[in-house]
Amino acid sequence: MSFDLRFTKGQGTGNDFVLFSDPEGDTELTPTQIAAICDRRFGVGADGVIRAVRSSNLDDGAAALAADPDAVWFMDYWNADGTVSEMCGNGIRVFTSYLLDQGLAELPPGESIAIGTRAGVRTVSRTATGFQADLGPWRLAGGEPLVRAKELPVARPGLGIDVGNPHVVVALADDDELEAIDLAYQPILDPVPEAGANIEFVVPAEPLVEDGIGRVRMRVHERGSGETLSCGTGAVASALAVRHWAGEGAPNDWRVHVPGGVLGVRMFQAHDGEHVALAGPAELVFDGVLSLG
Ligand SMILES: N[C@@H](CCC[C@H](N)C(=O)O)C(=O)O
Repeated sequence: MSFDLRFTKGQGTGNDFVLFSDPEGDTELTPTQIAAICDRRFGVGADGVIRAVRSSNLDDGAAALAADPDAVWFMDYWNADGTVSEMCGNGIRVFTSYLLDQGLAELPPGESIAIGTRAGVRTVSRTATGFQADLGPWRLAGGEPLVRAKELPVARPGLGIDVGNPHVVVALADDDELEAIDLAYQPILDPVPEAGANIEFVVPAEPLVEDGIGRVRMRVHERGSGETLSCGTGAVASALAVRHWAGEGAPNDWRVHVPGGVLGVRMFQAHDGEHVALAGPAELVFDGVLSLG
C-alpha cells in the first residue's frame, strides 16, 4: 500500500535530516525506506531521519516519561543506513525547531523543553543564535582502540567516549593530516566496539586556548551515515577528549570547528555529575511530500 509522507528538511551546521510528525506512532518506516529517503541521488537526501512521536505511543518513550513526565515528545532517530541511534546532538536542536514550527510545543525564552531520546531525557533551551541542548552526563568508554583511516600513514590510538551514543576520538598531527584522510572509506577500529562507533579526527588549535575558550578542528565518520559535515555529539566527544589530553587547567568552554560550521561545547556540574551542553544553529530548509510504497 502506498501513502504520502509530509516531511520537513532541516539542518544544523550542515548535518541534515528529514523530519516528520507521527504523534500516534503508527507510521513505522522500514530500514529500506529510511535508506531510500536519505539517498542523495534517488531520494530527498539526508544524514538521518527523525520522527516526532508522542512518548506515550512508543515503547522506548515509556522510560522517558517515567524519568520526566514533561518529555511528551520523543526524538525517534535513524541513521542514513536505516539503523537507529540513541542520540543526535545536531538533530535534537533541529527537532526542537521543528516541534515549534509545527505548533507541537512551545518554548518561551528562558525556559527549556524536555525531549525523550533513547539515551534518556534531554533538555533544550534557546540561545541568541539557535539552541543549546544539555546532553547529560558523559563517560570514558574504556579502552583505546587503534584507528586506521585511508591516507593516514600509521594507525593511531583513539579515546572511547560515550555521550549517550558511542564515539572514538583520534588526535592528528596537524591540519594537513586532517585534510588528507579520506573518509569516503570507513575507518577501521581495532578492536571493534560491540555497538560500533562514530569516529572523530581532531586537531587541537595552537594556541589551544584563546580568551578562556578551547579550540579544536574536527572531521567525522558517523556510524550508519559515513562522513558528514558535522556531528553534534561528535563535537562534544572531541572537546571532552582534547580537554582530557590537555590535563588540569584545561577550559570547560570549547568551540569545535567542523566542515559545516562551528559548535559550542560547555562542561558544567549538575546534581548527577558533570554534564556537557552543545550549542549551535538549527534551520528548517523546506517542506515536501513523499510518496512511499
Ligand atoms: N549526527 C549526530 C549523530 C547521529 C547518530 C550517530 N550517527 C550514531 O549512530 O550514533 C549528532 O549530531 O550527534
